[in-house]
Amino acid sequence: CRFSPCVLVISRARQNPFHCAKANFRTHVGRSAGETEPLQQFEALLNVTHLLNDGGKNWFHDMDRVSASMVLTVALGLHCPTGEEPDLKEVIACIAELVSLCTPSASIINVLPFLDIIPGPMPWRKRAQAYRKREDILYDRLITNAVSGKASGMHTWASVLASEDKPEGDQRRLMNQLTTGAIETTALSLHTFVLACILYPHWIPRAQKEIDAIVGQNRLPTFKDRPRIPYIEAIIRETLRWRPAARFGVPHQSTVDDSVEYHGKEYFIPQGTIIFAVTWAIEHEQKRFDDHDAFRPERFLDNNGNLKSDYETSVFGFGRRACPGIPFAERSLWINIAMMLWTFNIRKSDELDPRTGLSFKYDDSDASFNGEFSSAPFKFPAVFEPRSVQRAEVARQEWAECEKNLNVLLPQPRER
Ligand code: HEM
Repeated sequence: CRFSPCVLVISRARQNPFHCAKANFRTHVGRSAGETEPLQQFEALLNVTHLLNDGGKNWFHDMDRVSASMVLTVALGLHCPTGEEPDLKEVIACIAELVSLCTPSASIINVLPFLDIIPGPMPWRKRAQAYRKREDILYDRLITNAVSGKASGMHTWASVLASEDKPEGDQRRLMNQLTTGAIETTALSLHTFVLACILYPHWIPRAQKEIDAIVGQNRLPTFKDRPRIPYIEAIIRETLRWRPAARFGVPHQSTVDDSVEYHGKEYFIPQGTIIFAVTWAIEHEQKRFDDHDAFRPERFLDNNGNLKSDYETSVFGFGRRACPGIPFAERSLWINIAMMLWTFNIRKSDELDPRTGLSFKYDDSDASFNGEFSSAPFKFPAVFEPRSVQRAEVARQEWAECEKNLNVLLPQPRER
């Protein structure tokens, strides 16, 4: 993306300079996803502790923190225990600017990309260039810290890529694209999950019963429980389907002339066509999803409570550009959802809406989601009430134990 987000779309069809580095990253994330489980578990437990400490008053921020810290720790050795860390704030600010830049209505250039032939300091060009500069400065510093061990001395994705003898620019852009793609999508999926708990609570008792049957009351869920609780997989699928993170999908461009057949008619797609596979339409097709607008995890389970195997999701994109972070993303959602449902009853808050002075009105219509590019619920209040005093105590004790071993998970910065 040299000048505007739309150029990003067009340049994708050309020889992709990052393709090689990305292919390696895909292999690496796929192979090493299991290795990140202890860190993801640790972050999810810290999230539960934060929620216990204030009953969920800052829950929206807590989901942002846990999503960002999981990714930044594994990618760059940057653990963010409070969510107030200056580097984290800059990462989040850059993501917000990128999302805003990519929004179709952000600039005329996003709708009429050919206008980019106009030379000179056009407003869209200046904004995109300023964004690129800010981002490069940030990621240069974070990657240098990760590779030199000035951040946590753990084995990070950044250090793996740096050892692969790829041009530095590729590595920097890849880490940047990766963290940007990972943080926003994970956080908004957790926000969406909480909205579903509040608006469609009928499935929660069954989910909690299935978790309790495997986990019991004396410990929190761990990844070892994952194969035995298919209901949580169904919740993840439904969260991503119900309100997909990228509701229009991410545009692709055809590299050759092609034709497709649809409903008995043949359609010609010339080379260079920008194609949106609209995730929302695919995941809300009435023929496939009965009562498609309701949140019903059980739609993904068969009569024996096992996960159906005939579902192909579109929420992570398609083809060779499909999301390479699926194994990591699913683990992040799994452990956070499992731990929250084990510990809390999540319910509506009686807080007044500061905009109206009336009780907060919960809503899952388009008006409650922001963004045309990503689809994130606007902030709303929620109460996280421990299911019992004993469960709260178990969570606190587990965190106290976990904190003692912090140095194993996050080794101190190496001496230089
Ligand atoms: C719920 C979580 C996530 C969702 C819904 C999601 C969704 C997507 C989608 C729709 C795309 C575009 C695919 C396409 O162009 O067809 C994408 C791309 C990408 N995602 Fe994810 N993602 C998630 C989490 C992650 C995580 C955790 C990582 C990294 C660990 C990640 C890294 C990336 C990268 C690097 C790309 C660009 C791939 C390319 O252009 O070749 N994502 N993701």
